[in-house]
Amino acid sequence: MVDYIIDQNLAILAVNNPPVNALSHHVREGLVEGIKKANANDQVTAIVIIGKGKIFCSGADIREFSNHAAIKDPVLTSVGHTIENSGKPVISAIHGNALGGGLEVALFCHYRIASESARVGFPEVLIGILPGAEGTVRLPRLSGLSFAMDMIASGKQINAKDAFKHGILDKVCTGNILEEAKDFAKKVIGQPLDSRRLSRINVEDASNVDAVFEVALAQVKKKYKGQIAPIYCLKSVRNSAKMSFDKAAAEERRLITELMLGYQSIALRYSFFAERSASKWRLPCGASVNNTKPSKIESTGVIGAGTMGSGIAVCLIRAGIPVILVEKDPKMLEKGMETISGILDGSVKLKRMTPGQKAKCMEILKGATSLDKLSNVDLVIEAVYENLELKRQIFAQLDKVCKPSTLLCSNTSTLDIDKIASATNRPDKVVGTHFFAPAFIMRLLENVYGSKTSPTTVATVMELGRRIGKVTVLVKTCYGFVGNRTHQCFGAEASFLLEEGCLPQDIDQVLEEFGMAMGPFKVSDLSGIDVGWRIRQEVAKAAGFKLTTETRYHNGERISTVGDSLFEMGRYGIKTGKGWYKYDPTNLRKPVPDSDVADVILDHCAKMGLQRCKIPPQEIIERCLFAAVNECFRVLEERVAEKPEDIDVIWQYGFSFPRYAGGPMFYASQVGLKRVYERVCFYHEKFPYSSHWIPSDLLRKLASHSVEIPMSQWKEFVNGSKL
Ligand SMILES: CC(C)(COP(=O)(O)OP(=O)(O)OC[C@H]1O[C@@H](n2cnc3c(N)ncnc32)[C@H](O)[C@@H]1OP(=O)(O)O)[C@@H](O)C(=O)NCCC(=O)NCCSC(=O)/C=C/CCCCCCCCCCCCC(=O)O
Repeated sequence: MVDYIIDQNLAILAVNNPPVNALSHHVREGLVEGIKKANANDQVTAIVIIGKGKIFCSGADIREFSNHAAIKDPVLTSVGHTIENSGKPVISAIHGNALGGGLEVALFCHYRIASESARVGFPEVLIGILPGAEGTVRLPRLSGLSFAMDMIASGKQINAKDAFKHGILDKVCTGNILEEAKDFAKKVIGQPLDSRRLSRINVEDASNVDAVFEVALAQVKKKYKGQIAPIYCLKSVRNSAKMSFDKAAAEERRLITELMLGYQSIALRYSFFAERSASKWRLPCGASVNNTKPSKIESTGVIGAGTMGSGIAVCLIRAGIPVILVEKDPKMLEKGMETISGILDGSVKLKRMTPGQKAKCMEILKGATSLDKLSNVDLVIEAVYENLELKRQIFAQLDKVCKPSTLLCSNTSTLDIDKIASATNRPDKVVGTHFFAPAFIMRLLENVYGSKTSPTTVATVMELGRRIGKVTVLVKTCYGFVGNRTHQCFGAEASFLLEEGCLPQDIDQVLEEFGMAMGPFKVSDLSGIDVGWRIRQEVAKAAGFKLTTETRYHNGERISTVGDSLFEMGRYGIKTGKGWYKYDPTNLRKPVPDSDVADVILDHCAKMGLQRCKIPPQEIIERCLFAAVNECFRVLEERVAEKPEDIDVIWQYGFSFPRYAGGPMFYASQVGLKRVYERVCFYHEKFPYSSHWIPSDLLRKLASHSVEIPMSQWKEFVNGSKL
């Protein structure tokens, strides 16, 4: 896994562990053997470490961490000591990325050069650990404390130019990296190495360490609320300035070991692989990412220039995909085009895009007021409001207007794709592409296949998701799909808690302390109480009943209408300055609890004859999360989601479930399925009028085992296959 090549007087050690040159056991062995062999060869005067393939090195092999006690020798630090102690200069030649342990390998070398396009970073914090092969002790010796703290605690990658500026690199190369490394090596042969060994030099700004630490700590606590690893990163860098090199390195090892065994790191490592597994889609017919080719998409149409349509158009044009935006009303169309331009202006302001790039995006955006203009596009995304009849009419018309190969996608957030597809003569080319609002910010794309959607159509929208930079998950059609169907149980319990004793701020606070970025009532104020009201009205209309603020049950199902009372008062959320909270017009980002809302809730309870009592935080968490978890198991049981990881990715990217808690399925696995099942049964008995508490059959089966069944095996229990 490390090729050893002699080139004139140089030994080239080329790491060859596709796809990303992770530092697996054989790579570590290969590096040690290579250095020893080169040192034993009198003809060799210098050593170059380089990566084969697209990158230098992605760092330690994360898969090995699940059993860290079994990590075989040589461990990364002893590989590094062999490199640093080499009597012949060792130069790392970086292209692509040098990440985590990969960058640490470079810091053990005496010199570091990199291609102009290379990026370096310590992303360990993103998997809940720290750079534990002396990265926290070595980097500050090159870059200074403040920069090292920021880089390590944020996990951000920097480009070669910045890395050079901060002393991490000795040279940025414009030519072939191997050739440049050979030239560089020849120049440093014979020069003293001690000053190049980072373990022998001091941290320059050590006397300032406490002040730097306090500033960084305050920032980290605010930015990464609830996360342990960023704080440990800072502490470890602080040690580098307060202790001898060896003592700081030993302390670093103690800290990484503690982090690695901790719940947050286990969840974050799970999340890393869950996210990657989501793109590996598979249909029940056997078609999969491995055996199905996507069709080419070179032009698209988006129907509806409202918030969703404009956001979706931004996603497409930003990726260089031409869009025709269709809106019947010319004024609305103009407004939509302005919204899009405004969103891109925001990106320019934030330096995420240059004015030239914005202009290019706008060039490939055209407006139209008739569907006829979509006759020639490869794919259409419909984003009109949530009404089945309207969507069926549009799809029937698109079927007539568009060329036969055009894929017809709906951005519906709840409706059955089969019912939309049956309005066309091409149900195989109809698919759901459910974007989350705001579409140009939220990274999730939930693609939804119907009973007749073809594998090629699925492959095409999965590839489209990748192209526009989304985390894309494939699910089967049903009401609300995976995201909204399971999240609805979470939201319903939050509303019931209002009727039983809580105020919005109590629930938000508990769930935010659990790790959600925002509690459900703050989210509701942001997305609009009127939006939720409209959806509930549509659902009631479709079910054939009239929903009013007096409604408590329908078909034996409990309903909470507190939010509808706020709607009737014109409290739509942030947009009206009042919702579940009130907002000072000069600071719309700060929700303030409102005694008027408390009065509305108390009145509602009095009118309905509901008794209120104090509800402990643990019950708030259980009610909201376990109701959702139970529904998630049903979704798995019905094969709406193919695997638990897909559900967790949807919750992380769609509903800001804390990555360091994994997702509802991972969370349930950590709580223990027996316990989850017991609590679901308990709440089912207590709340017989909420069908989301009827225990899932799959959950029951899995909980009945005397030993916990690992998540990877849950699927085997679907359809009674194991019991
Ligand atoms: C940017 C990437 C590298 C590439 O991105 P992309 O091109 O989009 O490709 P991906 O789809 O992401 O990845 C392709 C496949 O590769 C898999 N992959 C990627 N990186 C790794 C990895 N580091 N390990 C294992 N597998 C990896 C990925 O899953 C894909 O596979 P598949 O298709 O899903 O099958 C991007 O991938 C990326 O960002 N990767 C992560 C980079 C990262 O996080 N690096 C840091 C890793 S942690 C580290 O380096 C730590 C170093 C310190 C080691 C200390 C050891 C501690 C041991 C125990 C502690 C106690 C004892 C101490 C003993 C001692 O002294 O050591």
